[in-house]
Amino acid sequence: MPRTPSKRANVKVCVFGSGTFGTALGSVMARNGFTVTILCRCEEVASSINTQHKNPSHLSECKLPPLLSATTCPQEALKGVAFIVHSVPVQASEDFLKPLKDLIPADVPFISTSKGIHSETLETMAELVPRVLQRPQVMAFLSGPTFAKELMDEIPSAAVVAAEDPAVAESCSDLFHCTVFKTYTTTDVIGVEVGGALKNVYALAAGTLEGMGLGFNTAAFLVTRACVEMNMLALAMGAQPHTMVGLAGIGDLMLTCLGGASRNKAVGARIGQGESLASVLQSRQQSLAGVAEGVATAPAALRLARRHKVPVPIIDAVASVIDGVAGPREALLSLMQRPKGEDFAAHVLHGAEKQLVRSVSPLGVPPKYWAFLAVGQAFLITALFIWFRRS
Ligand SMILES: NC(=O)C1=CN([C@@H]2O[C@H](COP(=O)(O)OP(=O)(O)OC[C@H]3O[C@@H](n4cnc5c(N)ncnc54)[C@H](O)[C@@H]3O)[C@@H](O)[C@H]2O)C=CC1
Ligand SMILES: O=C(CO)COP(=O)(O)O
Repeated sequence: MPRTPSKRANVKVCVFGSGTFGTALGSVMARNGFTVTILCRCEEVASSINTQHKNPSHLSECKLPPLLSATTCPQEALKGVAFIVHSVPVQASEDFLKPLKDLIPADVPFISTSKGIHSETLETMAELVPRVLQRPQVMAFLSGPTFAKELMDEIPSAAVVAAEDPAVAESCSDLFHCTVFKTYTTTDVIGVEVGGALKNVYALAAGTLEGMGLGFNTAAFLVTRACVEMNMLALAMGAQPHTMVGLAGIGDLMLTCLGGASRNKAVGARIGQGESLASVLQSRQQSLAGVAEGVATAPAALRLARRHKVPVPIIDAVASVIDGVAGPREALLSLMQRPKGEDFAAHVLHGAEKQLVRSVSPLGVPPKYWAFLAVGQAFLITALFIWFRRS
């Protein structure tokens, strides 16, 4: 049930992470009328948000809404909280959450917005959070094509909120949904998480190709094949067949590989120009340029794909560049030298469509034929009934 604006102000949301995405999502929710507190690590950032309505470290040019405040005190941030929005990089989430373990209520929806796979445990956030908290946690996952700065600037955007319980997805979606940000819901937690994590790996590849000076043909080639590869791995991991053709799959893949503001693509571009990964990461850390989740996710995704026996040549190529096993040119050559084959993209999508139909009809009959099916069944039952009465 949608809340009225005055009731919304009584709903307190705590945002974990005062980085780019935490600041943007906090602003979206505060503009929507919710009372939002960002839990910061740095006193100076919290003080600036509270007094100047600006985050000096991230999106510093943007004025923040009045209902958005900040604190460095976890007890204060989590007191009376109705929702938690987590915008801390996946690799840093365990260290971030451990000290908060006893302050996070198990029944308060924890909305993860982090996109990646843990480099050692190969966990997504749906697995990492309950492990770190040492108990089950009500969770939801926000993902889709949403550059933080564009959300901040109220550029019309859309995303998906996934939760196992549709009612949780709906109530979490309500925090963000407004005339400039459309949120859709789904129960496909795995699909939404895997899509968000893998697109970062492909964005690294897209940036690398751009940095090498290659053209739009190559970019379109990459995105199309990435789409097939991502779909196969997601399906093997248990995703629903239609998720990868939605906002959290193709949508985010297109934005991050083709759009100009991706951090992952920016890292890839510098590698493509010949800079070493270590030097790129060091300079980005110094300038607070933000995390590129694809760097840690690529080798983890490769291990997951091997576990599920899914061939992932693009992820393999990216991981080999990250691990220093190959240079960008060698990695590209290895992809181009793969044996030519059938364009199986169509088969994958066709397979997905069949599964989708099966998932809504146990007889495998598309919905448009359900009326014929019903009439046929009625006819059969009547005929059986007459035959039974006569014999
Ligand atoms: N920026 C964007 O446009 C989008 C980001 N995301 C996802 O949101 C998550 C957070 O991303 P951003 O806010 O952009 O990152 P960021 O680098 O701008 O901010 C990270 C935040 O995490 C906090 N943090 C806590 N412990 C940390 C540690 N050990 N190392 C690094 N940071 C630590 C930082 O203080 C900071 O507040 C990532 O998983 C990213 O993929 C998702 C969609 C869009
Ligand atoms: O996830 C994002 C947009 O949906 C942001 O991508 P980057 O982390 O590559 O900037």
